[in-house]
Amino acid sequence: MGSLNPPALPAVDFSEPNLKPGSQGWGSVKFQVRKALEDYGCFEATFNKIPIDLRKAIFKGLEELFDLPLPTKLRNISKKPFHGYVGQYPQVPLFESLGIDDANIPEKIDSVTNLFWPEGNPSFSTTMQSFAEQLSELDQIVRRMIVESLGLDKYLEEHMNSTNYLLRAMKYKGPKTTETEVGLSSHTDKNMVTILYQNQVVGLEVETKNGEWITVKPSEDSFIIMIGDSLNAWLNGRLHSPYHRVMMSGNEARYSVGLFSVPKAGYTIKAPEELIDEEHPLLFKPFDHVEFLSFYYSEEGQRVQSALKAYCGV
Ligand SMILES: O=C(O)CCC(=O)C(=O)O
Ligand SMILES: [Fe+2]
Repeated sequence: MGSLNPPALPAVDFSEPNLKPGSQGWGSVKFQVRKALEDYGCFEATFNKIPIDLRKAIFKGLEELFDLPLPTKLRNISKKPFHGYVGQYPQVPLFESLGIDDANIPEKIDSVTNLFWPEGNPSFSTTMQSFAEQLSELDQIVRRMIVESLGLDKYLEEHMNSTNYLLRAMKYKGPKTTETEVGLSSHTDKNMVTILYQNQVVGLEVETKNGEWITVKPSEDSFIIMIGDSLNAWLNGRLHSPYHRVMMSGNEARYSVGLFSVPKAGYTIKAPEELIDEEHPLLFKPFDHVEFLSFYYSEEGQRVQSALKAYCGV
């Protein structure tokens, strides 16, 4: 028998103006973050720092970006899989995506903008810069709360310095049929933490530990925060990294944009000894994220159920 209420993600409110480490509000939000990430690996964060004008500019920018001719979009090439232009895949024909590496560095956003619009597009560039800046603040708040709540304060600096930011824009065309179609296949993220923001078209689904799919319906003010495999491994499995997918129906396009904190090349992801004991034996051998990604995109990596377990599971 199904439950009466459709399952929903936990919601955590980050809009308190004085949300500072050590304050009472901080302690209570930290507790909710930890609980949500243990149980679901994901939650909806309310964070009212994105003014309406910025919100509108983001979606206008995403439309302009994906409306560019394909050869222009293909100028965005990255050495790392899934960081440049991705699209025109027969398995996921509705999906297209464009990434900007090191999105916390304004010049990087400028240089990718200039690739697409050689005559410049300052409105696009400044919109994406301020969006990345606001969201990287949220990423750092959440990661600090996680580190503190697991008693790993002595690793805080190392952990915060272990990542870069990838900003990635996604478009999913409406399938324009009565059927629901796969926009993006089920997967776990491979990075540390993902923050997603989307227009009003629903489509993201997150799987619970019981195998139920939650349809995510964020408000205009909310972001979806999700744990990736790298953080799951670093924390020796203490937090869950959920499977999720995008399912599309109807005519309207879904636009989303994600800020992904991604381990730097050369940084070894190795669980702190404080998280390993008899009750919690080591789950994953130390690994490098770039090498893990190469495995994930190999034939074997695509075939196995969990690339993380197959790659470095103990
Ligand atoms: O579009 C979305 O909301 C989800 C995208 C996603 O799962 C991903 O890029 O890894
Ligand atoms: Fe994802």
